Amino acid sequence: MDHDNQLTADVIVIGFGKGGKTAARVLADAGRSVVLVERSANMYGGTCPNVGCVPSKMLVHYSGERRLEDDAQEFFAKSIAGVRELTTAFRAGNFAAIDGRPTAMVLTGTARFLDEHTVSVGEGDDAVTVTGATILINTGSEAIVPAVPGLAESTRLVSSTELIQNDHLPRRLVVIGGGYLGLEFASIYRHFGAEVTVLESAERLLPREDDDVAAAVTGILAGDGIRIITGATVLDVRDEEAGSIVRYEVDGDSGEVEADALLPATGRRPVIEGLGLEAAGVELTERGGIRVDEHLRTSRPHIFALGDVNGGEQFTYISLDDARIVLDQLLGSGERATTDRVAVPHTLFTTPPLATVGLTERRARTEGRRVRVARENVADIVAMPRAYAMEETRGLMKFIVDSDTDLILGAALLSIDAQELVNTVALAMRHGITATQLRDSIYTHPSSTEAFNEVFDNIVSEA
Ligand SMILES: Cc1cc2nc3c(=O)[nH]c(=O)nc-3n(C[C@H](O)[C@H](O)[C@H](O)COP(=O)(O)OP(=O)(O)OC[C@H]3O[C@@H](n4cnc5c(N)ncnc54)[C@H](O)[C@@H]3O)c2cc1C
Ligand SMILES: NC(=O)c1ccc[n+]([C@@H]2O[C@H](COP(=O)([O-])OP(=O)(O)OC[C@H]3O[C@@H](n4cnc5c(N)ncnc54)[C@H](O)[C@@H]3O)[C@@H](O)[C@H]2O)c1
Repeated sequence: MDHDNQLTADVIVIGFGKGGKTAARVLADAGRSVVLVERSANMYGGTCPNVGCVPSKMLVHYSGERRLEDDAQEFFAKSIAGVRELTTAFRAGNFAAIDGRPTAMVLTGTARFLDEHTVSVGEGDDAVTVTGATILINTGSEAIVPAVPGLAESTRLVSSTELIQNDHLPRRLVVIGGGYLGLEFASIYRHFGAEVTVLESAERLLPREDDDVAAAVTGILAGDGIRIITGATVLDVRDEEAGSIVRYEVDGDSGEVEADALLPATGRRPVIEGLGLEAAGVELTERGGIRVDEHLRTSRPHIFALGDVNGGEQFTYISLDDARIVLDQLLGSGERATTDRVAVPHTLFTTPPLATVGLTERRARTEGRRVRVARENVADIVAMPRAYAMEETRGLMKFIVDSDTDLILGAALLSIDAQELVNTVALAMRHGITATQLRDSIYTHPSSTEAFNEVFDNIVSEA
């Protein structure tokens, strides 16, 4: 690395996301010189530890601890302080994990391509130019604010980041969109004591899940006091002194709901603006992500795109797996590919969480498979006293099994500990462990996994 404002490196990483930082660390340990560029000192480590998974899941935890006698505002402010403390520590740890390595450095500033090997960081006299043989783009995604008249101008519009950094609990939260982010935030803020309304445009929540699973989640959220309005078209937002009035329509009937905070949760789009991708000749897909092949190489083979920015599934562990693929290209045999991915699990962190993997029953039947469906309500699973011991007996477990091969095709686990259970199911699916083998395994007691000893025998349909 040369001059203060002109650097060269083997690898430039743009964005401090999961994939980029993982790759940066391993490449530095392999002796490569690495410059990692991050635009904000508040984002060392990326979205997940600063404003995404970690703070939101810590709030799931805190909100579940609240007792009725706790003062809602005070309890919330203490929880936000706890989140701040953890994210500050994680941020420092993330910075040190890169900048503390002899051949790596973190450069703070916004990166922009000047050409296919050169990136400029920052503006004016302080701008630094970095030239690299290999470049990894890992700039993440940002929330979409839907084009609803009055929404973008509303003073009560909040991003998920602003919401979790503000230590004032909104009295009335309106969430537009009932997907991952919307339902998690609805559940968290309801448990903290806010009045929460979810306006979802689809005819029901979680349209991709089976009807019974979606109905169970909806029942739990509604039972917790969240107002869920599906099939809703949000018409406009009008700020008034006492609150923002959100007007919506369902089947031609209009309604209004008042908000102190308004959270759009209608999806996130790749962050590519201002990156100067044209200067590098990096192409986009029709949907606005960076176009990559199965090895995550862009239209410029020495430039890779990892994580949310490549338009794939937006989960931290996908960004991490992207890093494995890129590292395999740069240091390994080059065989690993996105097409290898099998049985990727997902967890929606409501209380209790919904974890899913593989096919739904509907999808399996649409594909013409002969399936055996096993399902049981958590409250009825005798083999799982942990649910009673932890006082969380809501939910159900459902498995879709291939009738011919006994292989597990999919699962939906709406249960305490589901975020852990699903990983065992996914592992079984990846390695051809049958439903019978999973049923007949020895599990610790009392644990949630013990439910597998029982649920597979609770067959509700077979054909
Ligand atoms: C509230 C919330 C909760 C979530 N919960 C979960 C969860 O529980 N589990 C899960 O798996 N996923 C969760 N996600 C999704 C997950 O956070 C993302 O999929 C993941 O963080 C994406 O990581 P990434 O590697 O793509 O980049 P990111 O972690 O988003 O990092 C990108 C970085 O690039 C920086 N950057 C952008 N442009 C530039 C530029 N031009 N120059 C320099 N730096 C730049 C940004 O500041 C940012 O730090 C959640 C997301 C949100 C918003
Ligand atoms: N636990 C997790 O892993 C986790 C948590 C939060 C976010 N995330 C990631 O972040 C991504 C973004 O989350 P998200 O919830 O914003 O997106 P999402 O795609 O998960 O859900 C968006 C929801 O908004 C609805 N919608 C779209 N436009 C609408 C409109 N105009 N009015 C009302 N409803 C509308 C959609 O039907 C959908 O249900 C997720 O897809 C996920 O990949 C993951």
